Amino acid sequence: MDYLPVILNITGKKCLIVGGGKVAARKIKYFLGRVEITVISKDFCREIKEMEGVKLVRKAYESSDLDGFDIVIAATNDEKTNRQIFLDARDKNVLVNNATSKEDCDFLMPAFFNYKDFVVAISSFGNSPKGSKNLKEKIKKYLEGLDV
Ligand SMILES: C[C@@]1(CC(=O)O)c2cc3[nH]c(cc4nc(cc5[nH]c(cc(n2)[C@H]1CCC(=O)O)[C@@](C)(CC(=O)O)[C@@H]5CCC(=O)O)C(CC(=O)O)=C4CCC(=O)O)c(CCC(=O)O)c3CC(=O)O
Ligand SMILES: NC(=O)C1=CN([C@@H]2O[C@H](COP(=O)(O)OP(=O)(O)OC[C@H]3O[C@@H](n4cnc5c(N)ncnc54)[C@H](O)[C@@H]3O)[C@@H](O)[C@H]2O)C=CC1
Repeated sequence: MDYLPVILNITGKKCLIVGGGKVAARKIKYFLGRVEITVISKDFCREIKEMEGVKLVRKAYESSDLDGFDIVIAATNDEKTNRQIFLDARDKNVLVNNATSKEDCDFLMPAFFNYKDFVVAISSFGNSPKGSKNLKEKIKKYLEGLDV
């Protein structure tokens, strides 16, 4: 894998999330209120059911579900389904992130937070997501302690 850190312009993009559990919920929140979001899943956790402005479609994933989308996040707990979503996305030129395989991603989600007019984003290039989260917390604390 070879990655370059960039900032993605999501304005006007149509975003599909497949999966309805807690990982899907976290990823949905990154897009919420900013772009059009559809979530396809066999079921949805309460947090997702309570979200406003998200279109929920209760079904098992199939390839044609990707038609018309620009970005897809594969966040089911079934690695085979997530792999299929990755392959379909490559086929249809849809940008893809697979939450269960760092190899199957056009882009990775960093651990990030906003600080003043900046965003601070940490990535391990997929090697240690938990490490990214921990480092984010440390940097956040450090910045909170700065008197600027
Ligand atoms: C490649 C990537 C793709 C992507 O998802 O974008 C990916 C992949 C995988 N994550 C896995 C596990 C966990 N991920 C987290 C947490 C986060 N994961 C995030 C990003 C990324 N995760 C991308 C690379 C980021 C980088 O470069 O560092 C964060 C930073 C951002 C976000 O997603 O929100 C978010 C912190 C949010 C915050 O800021 O708080 C936790 C901890 C937790 O949930 O608390 C665990 C449990 C780990 C444990 O317990 O040890 C597994 C194994 C799954 C399995 O075993 O089935 C895979 C699959 C694989 O490694 O191939
Ligand atoms: N990348 C990341 O940040 C992280 C990834 N993970 C991994 O992400 C996966 C998902 O985690 P959770 O949300 O906790 O799982 P979960 O079990 O809570 O939810 C999985 C969801 O996928 C849906 N689903 C399963 N097969 C489907 C199909 N064929 N079509 C449509 N929907 C389908 C289920 O109905 C359910 O809503 C796990 O495999 C976990 O290991 C876990 C932690 C962090």
